[in-house]
Amino acid sequence: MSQVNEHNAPSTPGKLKPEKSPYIHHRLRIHSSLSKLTLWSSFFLAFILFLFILSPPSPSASPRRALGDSWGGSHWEKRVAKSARRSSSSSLAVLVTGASGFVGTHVSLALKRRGDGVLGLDNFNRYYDPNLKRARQRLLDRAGVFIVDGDLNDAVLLSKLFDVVPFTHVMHLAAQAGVRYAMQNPGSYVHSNIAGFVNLLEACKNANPQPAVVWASSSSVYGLNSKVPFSEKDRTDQPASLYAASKKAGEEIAHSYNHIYGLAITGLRFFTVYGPWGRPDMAYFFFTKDILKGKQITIFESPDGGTVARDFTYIDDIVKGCLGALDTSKKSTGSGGKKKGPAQLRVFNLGNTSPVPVSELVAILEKLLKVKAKKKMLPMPTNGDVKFTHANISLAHRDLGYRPTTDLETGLRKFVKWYLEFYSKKSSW
Ligand SMILES: O=C(O)[C@H]1O[C@H](OP(=O)(O)OP(=O)(O)OC[C@H]2O[C@@H](n3ccc(=O)[nH]c3=O)[C@H](O)[C@@H]2O)[C@H](O)[C@@H](O)[C@H]1O
Repeated sequence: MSQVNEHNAPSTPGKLKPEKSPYIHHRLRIHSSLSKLTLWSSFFLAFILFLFILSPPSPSASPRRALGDSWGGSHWEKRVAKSARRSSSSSLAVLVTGASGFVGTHVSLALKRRGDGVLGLDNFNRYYDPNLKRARQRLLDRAGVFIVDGDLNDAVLLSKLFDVVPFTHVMHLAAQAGVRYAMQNPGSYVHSNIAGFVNLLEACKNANPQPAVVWASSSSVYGLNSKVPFSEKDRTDQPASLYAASKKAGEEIAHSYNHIYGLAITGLRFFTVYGPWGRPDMAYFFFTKDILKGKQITIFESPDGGTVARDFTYIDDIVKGCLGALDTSKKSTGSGGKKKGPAQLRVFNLGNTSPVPVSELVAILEKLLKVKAKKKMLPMPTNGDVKFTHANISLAHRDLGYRPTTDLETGLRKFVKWYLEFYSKKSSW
């Protein structure tokens, strides 16, 4: 009986073909399978490439990273370390998340100006014009602040940053902002304001030394609270939007990281911040744009016909509040993920204490722009907006030395001046 070894074993019993060399036969089969595999792989790769080219950009994707931008390497580490280098041992070394954002840019510049080391982190997402973010990045670059292009949810990147720099503080300003947009893209609020925040706090609690954390909460946490002015002691369990709910969740998450790991954390409830280099999704910004274009603007009225008002707060006042919070932060008490004792946990209102009706905001813009607005009054939609905000700032005044000094007209004048320069043809940005 002929012996059947593993090379000439038939795939179907009884169909042995001993006349061909089994070795050659096997090689031919492998060769043909490989050719087929290569052909199908090429088709598959071409198909993926085709889909990639056709797919619309994700609102949260960075345009540069999509082209293969990466971090790491000795040159990159040197840039990171240089940017975060402080001028003296008493200065701070601060990681500013959301550094190419509106508040992030101003806070980074102010810290750098006084000699603190500053490293920025930003994912340059497309929620609003990325060109404005890149222009802010150039401004910071000239001041010696490097912004790492990366996402809060990238745990490996965050851990690397803490390896390269022993940050004393984290100023966490990266967030999915906007009250009304939350109905269009709820997932982005969960991604940035909840998952991203947890990921950042994980990196902070693992760091050795642990930094003190100051982060941006929001006036929107007061939600349907009707007691005015809003005090930190008032209820914040009735958010009117997912944005507000995500910021309130952040405050609770902060509590748990403080409690478990000894992280010193300060939340700042910002009240409708405005000013030069501002956010194009905010009303004062797009009203300016539309008034200049002769386009109609919509002014919301409360459903009962009353005015809708905001405690508009000028960016320079907010920056002073942020620096005050950083400077009065105590050290975190834990290290390497272990709590050693109770740590500081604070929440402050940063507002202007002077609510202004939206119709008055428009009147000031008309005066400054010297253009009459085409106005349409509409009842305020029930998609997250609240009727009124008004901050009680006595706690921030007492503990941070916070005292806002800019009234709406003065602040808007500075904004309009910047806007006209920035968007003029002569602008070098
Ligand atoms: O304090 C905050 O924590 C939040 O402030 C900001 O939210 P808001 O106070 O809602 O600012 P913003 O949209 O500029 O609307 C201003 C006013 O214009 C009214 N408004 C708006 C749009 C419109 O078309 N018409 C109109 O009347 C509107 O009804 C409102 O009365 C930030 O965007 C948010 O990210 C968060 O930081």
